[in-house]
Amino acid sequence: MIEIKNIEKSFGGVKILKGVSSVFEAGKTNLIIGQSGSGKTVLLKSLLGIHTPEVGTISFDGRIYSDLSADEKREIRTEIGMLFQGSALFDSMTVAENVGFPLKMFTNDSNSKIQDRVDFVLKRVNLVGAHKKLPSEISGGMQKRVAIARAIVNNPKYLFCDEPNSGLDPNTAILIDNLIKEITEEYNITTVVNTHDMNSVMEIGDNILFLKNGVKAWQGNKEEIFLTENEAIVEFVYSSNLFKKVREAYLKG
Ligand SMILES: Nc1ncnc2c1ncn2[C@@H]1O[C@H](COP(=O)(O)OP(=O)(O)OP(=O)(O)O)[C@@H](O)[C@H]1O
Repeated sequence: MIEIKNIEKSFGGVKILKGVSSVFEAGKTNLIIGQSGSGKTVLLKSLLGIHTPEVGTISFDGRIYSDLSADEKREIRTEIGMLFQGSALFDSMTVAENVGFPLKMFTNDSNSKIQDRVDFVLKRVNLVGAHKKLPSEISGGMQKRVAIARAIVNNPKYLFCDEPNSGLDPNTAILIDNLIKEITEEYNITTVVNTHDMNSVMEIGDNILFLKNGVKAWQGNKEEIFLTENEAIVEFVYSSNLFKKVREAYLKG
């Protein structure tokens, strides 16, 4: 579980996050949504330790990040898996080398242990037989699976995903969303997903934090988002025609 309390973050005197508090639970797919510029990426980067909030605390299963020693902070970073926007695979490495990379870099595991773990995670993301391919030889959806395999290869407690569906067709996007949700539940990971995608909201939104101008404007799950009268969320939801129609149909029963 990750708990953020009253997070404030500014750049050049401009406050971007204005006292955001929330809880991201283990085994749940926690989404951060909001319009462009609302502060989603700044919040995700704060969770990753890339930005340091001026005010507020971030606790990883009770461990308040700003109170930890450098070694303890490093320990938390080893417990994080990151799925980058656009997959960010190394072009010159095979699928297996990409997936094994974090273990090679950050552990003393033997080659055969790394190989076993790579086999296991590639099987888990349904990519058996792709080990020797280069990223350029596989589809965008497969690349995303490789990136997911790499993000979970070190058995993370926390998984952060930045726009996991960007550049994918709607069918592939749903498969990737569901894979993230399944893995989150299976391994009891605290997953935080930054997304614009209203399909993701409907598909995997266990817990949705809606940011507006750096403030938490609403929080709830994918059923509650249809029922809420909260003006900010209704306005946001109604900016998507598809979602508007789904919401209206849902409310009519
Ligand atoms: N390093 C930085 N220095 C200065 N301003 C920044 C920095 N990072 C973000 N900002 C500003 O903070 C605001 C929120 O940016 P952020 O990237 O978090 O938005 P977002 O909700 O993720 O948007 P998008 O959906 O377009 O990615 C923007 O006005 C942005 O210009």
